[in-house]
Amino acid sequence: MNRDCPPTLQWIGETDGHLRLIDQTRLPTELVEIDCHTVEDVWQAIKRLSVRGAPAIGVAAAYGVCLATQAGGTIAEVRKACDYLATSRPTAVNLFWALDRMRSVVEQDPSGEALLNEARAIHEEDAAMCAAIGKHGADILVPLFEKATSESIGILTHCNAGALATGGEGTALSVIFELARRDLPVHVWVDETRPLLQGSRLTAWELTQRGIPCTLICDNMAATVMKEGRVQAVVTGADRIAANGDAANKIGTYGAATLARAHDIPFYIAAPTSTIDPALATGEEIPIEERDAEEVTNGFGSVTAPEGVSVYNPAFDVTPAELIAGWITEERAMDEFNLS
Ligand SMILES: CSC[C@H]1O[C@H](OP(=O)(O)O)[C@H](O)[C@@H]1O
Repeated sequence: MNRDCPPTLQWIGETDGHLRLIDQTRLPTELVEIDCHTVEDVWQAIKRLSVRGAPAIGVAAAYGVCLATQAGGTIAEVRKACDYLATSRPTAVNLFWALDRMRSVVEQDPSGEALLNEARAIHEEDAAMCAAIGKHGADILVPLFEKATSESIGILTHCNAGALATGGEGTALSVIFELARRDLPVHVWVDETRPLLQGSRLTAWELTQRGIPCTLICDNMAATVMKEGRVQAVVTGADRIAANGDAANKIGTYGAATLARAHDIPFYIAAPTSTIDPALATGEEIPIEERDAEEVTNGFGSVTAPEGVSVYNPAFDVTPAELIAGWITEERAMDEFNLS
């Protein structure tokens, strides 16, 4: 984000410190930071999406474990904090990956200092992964600019996979930011991403903060935008990638991938290796979070449906590997998914 924007999340102080994070439910109208002083505060912040995005959820949970060591927390209480934070949201594997790292530290050195060092390492590593993803992703998209027939290359994205979703500058948006740094004429088509509008509220905010050309569209406009030739690639984040490359991401991503295939547009997933879950053979096994009906009927205060209407609100969907042209991680970009 621009210079005067605070980091998505930051630990304030040392072992007696606390977690400070941007409350993403207040964006884009208000930039408000909240302080989490207890494990419960972090759990609530993850649950209500004050902090959200697979990597950011993992980093926040890691710092949340550090809060459990305060006030004389015993090893048992720290283990309990890990188990409790694991119940906040089910789909993003980064949450469980980060908590497993914290659990390993507890068994070796349950001191508050050791846990805070591990949480900080998780945070710093994620920032480095974001930067590497941006470079690998930009590298594979550069040919689009070399053969461009229009003045800019259109890239559609869904939900928010930017700095707000990570401990660094994002995954899908890190690719966009790197293209912009290389002075390549990129234009981003931003799916608003109902029902929680991470695209219109967060992605459009991040892009305009940086002065990157973008156009906000309703999710149901993506087909026409593609048909009109305005999109040359689709890049999204992911919340969990199974061993065969199937990727879970925000609800609507599977639709975007299907539309991309129908218009012969390459669809890419950008995610750190901490989002890969080798224990799951296919995307069929990825747990899909279902959220409250009110997010659909009264999202952000606007009543959008009659009282009592039945609602289905899956927060994620799974894009099968056969629809994915490439997977961009901090290690490399690959057009055939493999775990090695
Ligand atoms: C960089 S991962 C971002 C990923 O997380 C989002 O879900 P949510 O906003 O519910 O946390 C969405 O799936 C993004 O692609």
